[in-house]
Amino acid sequence: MAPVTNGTKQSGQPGEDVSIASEPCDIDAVPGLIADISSLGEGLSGDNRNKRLAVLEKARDLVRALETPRETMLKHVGGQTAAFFSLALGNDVELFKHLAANDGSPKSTEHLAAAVGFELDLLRRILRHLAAMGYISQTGPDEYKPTNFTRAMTIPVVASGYSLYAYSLIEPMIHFPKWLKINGYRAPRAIDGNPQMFGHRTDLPFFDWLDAHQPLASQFNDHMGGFRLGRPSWMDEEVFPVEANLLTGFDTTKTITNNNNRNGNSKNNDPVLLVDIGGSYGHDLEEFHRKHPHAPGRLILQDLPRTIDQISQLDSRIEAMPYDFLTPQPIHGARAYYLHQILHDYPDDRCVEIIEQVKRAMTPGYSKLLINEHVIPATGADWEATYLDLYLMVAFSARERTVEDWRNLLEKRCGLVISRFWDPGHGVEGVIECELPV
Ligand SMILES: C[S@@+](CC[C@H](N)C(=O)[O-])C[C@H]1O[C@@H](n2cnc3c(N)ncnc32)[C@H](O)[C@@H]1O
Repeated sequence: MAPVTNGTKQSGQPGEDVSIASEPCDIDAVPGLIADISSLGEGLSGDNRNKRLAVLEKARDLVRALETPRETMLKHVGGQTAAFFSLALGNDVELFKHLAANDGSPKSTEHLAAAVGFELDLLRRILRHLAAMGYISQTGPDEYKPTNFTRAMTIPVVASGYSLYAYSLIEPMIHFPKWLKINGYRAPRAIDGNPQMFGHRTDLPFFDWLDAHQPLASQFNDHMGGFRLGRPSWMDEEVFPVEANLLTGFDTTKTITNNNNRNGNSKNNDPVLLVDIGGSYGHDLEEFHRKHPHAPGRLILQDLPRTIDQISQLDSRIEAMPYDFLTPQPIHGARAYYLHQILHDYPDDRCVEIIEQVKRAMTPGYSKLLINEHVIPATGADWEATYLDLYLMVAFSARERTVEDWRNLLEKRCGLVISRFWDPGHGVEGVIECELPV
């Protein structure tokens, strides 16, 4: 039977009705969504994050309702993947810096091809697709200027995500179906032989593999900076009340035991307010000091020596200390120990080992453990948490956790008391405030 293109029924295989694939997914919802967007968007400004996100969610619903399954499929498998790799490639050769030069004035393809050392035909086809997807603006035949998005691609914390995913995470994800088939379609739970190791044909855990493939390790740290950009952070009043829950009760006379640190304050026993364990380049502590400049006490940044050694600039209030969180915690009796995006990189057994080291350093009734991570709700999970959950599964055999997962790990397995879940919603990481039982 010949396919009918204009009628109610179209055929793929003989006898198969594929008309659903070429009709909008939910045309009846469109007028209501347009009305919602128009009313929600009234008085919208860029700095009202929650309102902007509410409009964006409706706008995404609108696109999904208008698109046909065929269009959605082609966008996923072709349009977005080709754009994603074009953006990663462009970042490799600083294409977006050249495009944004001279205040983003229009540039010819020929000029850009010479600047990045590409064959003209190659770059022409890449730019054409990026323009077709709306990521750069075409100003004439073979002439382009950046959008605000591509201007932002000149900032390492934005651009590095493309290189990181393209060159370190996509390959394990591509081989994940094969891993699952071999392993009986069960989620990975062990670190050894996990999908990342399978995909990269390596025995190295993800962070070691990154380290052996520079600049990917640096790009990872940059991406950590980009991930948090523009989101409320744990020390904002709307997430965790720092004054009431951390500064109040800080004992400015309490001496602590200490080890050497990079700033040379060895044997400094002055009271410590906050220890950021696995704190990367120190962006959380720098933000904390910026937002709470009068907070008393020492701020200590801990990470592996290879990360601490890469820090080129650090606020002088922050003390950098090389430390492996699987070994005894050298700072005892701090007001708070802080773990941001650490536990979600590990299966429960390894998390227990990490937490045990913190527990031994905590003072009962005084020290807090602040875990800054997603708490996935039972319904309405945000895609920023769910995509990460799947990549964590592939890279580390790890996960984003629900309230139940956290209670199981922290209370049942580690014997901590969860004082409170501080959950800002909208897919933003919350704070799980824990103490030792007294
Ligand atoms: C996902 S990043 C999180 C970084 C930072 N807390 C943030 O949220 O931006 C994980 C960090 O843990 C560090 N790390 C990994 N293994 C570690 C270990 N055994 N001891 C200390 N830090 C470690 C990595 O170097 C990296 O900076």
